[in-house]
Amino acid sequence: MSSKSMERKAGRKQKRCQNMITNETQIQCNDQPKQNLVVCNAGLSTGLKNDVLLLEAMQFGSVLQIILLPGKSYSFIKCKSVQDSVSIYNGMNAKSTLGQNGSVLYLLYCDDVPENVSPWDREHPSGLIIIEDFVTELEEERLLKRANDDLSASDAPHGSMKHRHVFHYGYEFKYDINNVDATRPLLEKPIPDECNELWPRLKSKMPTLLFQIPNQVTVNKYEPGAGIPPHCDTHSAFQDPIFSLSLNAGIVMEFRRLSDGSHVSVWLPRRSLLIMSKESRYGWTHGITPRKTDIIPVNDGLTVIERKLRVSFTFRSLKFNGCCCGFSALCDTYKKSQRTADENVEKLVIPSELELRNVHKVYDEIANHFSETRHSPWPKVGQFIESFTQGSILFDIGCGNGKYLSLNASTLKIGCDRSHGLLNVCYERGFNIFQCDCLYLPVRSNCADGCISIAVIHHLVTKERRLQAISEMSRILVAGGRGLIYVWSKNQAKGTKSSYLRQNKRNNRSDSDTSADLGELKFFDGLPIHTNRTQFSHSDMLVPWTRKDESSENQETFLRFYHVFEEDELTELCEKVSDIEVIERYYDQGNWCVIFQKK
Ligand SMILES: O=C(O)CCC(=O)C(=O)O
Ligand SMILES: [Fe+2]
Repeated sequence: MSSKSMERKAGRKQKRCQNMITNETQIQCNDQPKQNLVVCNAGLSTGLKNDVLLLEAMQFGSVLQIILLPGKSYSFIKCKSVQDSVSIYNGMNAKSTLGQNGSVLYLLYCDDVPENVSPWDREHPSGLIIIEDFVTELEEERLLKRANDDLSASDAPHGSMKHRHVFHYGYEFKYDINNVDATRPLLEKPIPDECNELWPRLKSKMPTLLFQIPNQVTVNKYEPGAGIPPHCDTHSAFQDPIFSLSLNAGIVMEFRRLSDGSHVSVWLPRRSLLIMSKESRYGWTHGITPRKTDIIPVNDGLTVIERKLRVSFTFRSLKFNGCCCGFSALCDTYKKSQRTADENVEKLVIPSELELRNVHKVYDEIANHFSETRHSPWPKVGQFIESFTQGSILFDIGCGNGKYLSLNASTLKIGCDRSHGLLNVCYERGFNIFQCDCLYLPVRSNCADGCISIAVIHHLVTKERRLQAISEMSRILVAGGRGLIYVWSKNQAKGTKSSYLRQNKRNNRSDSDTSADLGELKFFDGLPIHTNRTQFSHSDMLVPWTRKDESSENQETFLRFYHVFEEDELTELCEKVSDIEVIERYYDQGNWCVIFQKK
């Protein structure tokens, strides 16, 4: 090919690349000098490395940042000035041979560089902590020797997967059932003494972290190219937190949250300790993608590194009484409790999903605003709480912002709720609280003198689930113990109009529930949307909650699921629970209420 036709061919290629860059990044590039440069034919997908491009460009001018985008065959150079950019252009365009298989690079000028959209820039999952240089090189060497000796001495009793070898101390983790057999400790394979010094060290580095000294260790040895599929360590098997020590090499770990598809890449440096606590332990999966290289962040950009053999020590403590984390999407205990509740239920929607979306998520979102509108205890609920004698143990199941937890100071009151947001409000007020679902109370049977469930079970989607919530209240009560339940009544106009209806003043815009104007019924996912401050037209409805931003005109509407009760419905439900007896029933301000006693 003549040099002229080669030039023409290169020109066509450049043009195609220029169009692709503009299409994909909305960044205009051409040959008019500007502060930044785009390299048309070399990027992460062609194997270009951040540091290699940086070193080359720095020979000609000052560079602020190299931007390599995952999966792209082009890259950007952010220069210090137009002058730098011009001299880099002149030094590299059609000269530098960093292209694929040594081909020359083509550069263009551009105004902007892309926002770094890589998963590196995203916030780490909440509760995830990395302590760098957690062990010394000497300790690393001793741990590696110990792991190697034990791995090679074992005739792979714990199996080894493709390019990943595992060994367990303390208890065997069984991959077929994703659990440990807590009745069979590995007496002949105790936790290595080399690990003893880690825990006092962790305590002194992180005095506020709550943890138990691990009694189970899994050693994973990854050949370069090996990975571990995304998973969440079985909730009911292990406590929070879980630790992982990276030895011999660092690795990129991928964290994913199913609920919203979030994905975050986290670099675990060699000799660092990863702590997965709280949400990062329960609400995210973690995994290592099988591949031979990792893209990692350096100097505000990305680069590619070769993977090396990595050995990790994962430390965990066994858990015995099920899990009550509140992160239902990945929680085996929660799923088991749902299965029991739903066994015979025919349903159009998965109830737990509907509750997750239209109850739990909404309360988490509106927690602070909701709490501001819930100050004064209802007098009759107050009377019930005050009726207990000194030293009684009372549970408020679905305690919300805790407005009943400050009554009757002579009793012990414990609140629980599903909503993190509302529990935070309680926590700030100094109440005794824990997180759980009312379908599965992590509380011993026969231990409470009283319990209340105020405006809670009308958020459960099926009759069976409402029944199970009442059964759980009954289960934790001592014989003779009393329970009080409030649920919204379908009929809001019984006797005097409830305050809910009375608040229907069209001009009363300060109240958050007064959002919808009267109009024809709308539906969302097949469920009718209620018009606030009017009578309920259906038993199962979505009730809007409107949050108006004080500082702006923005208003956001959230839909909460409600099953509103007919007159005798709550009593009949309670009568299905064999060991309780309804001792009082009444209507109070738009609610049906029942007091029952355990036989
Ligand atoms: O290699 C690691 O750091 C993680 C291992 C892991 O997640 C596990 O064994 O459950
Ligand atoms: Fe894991």
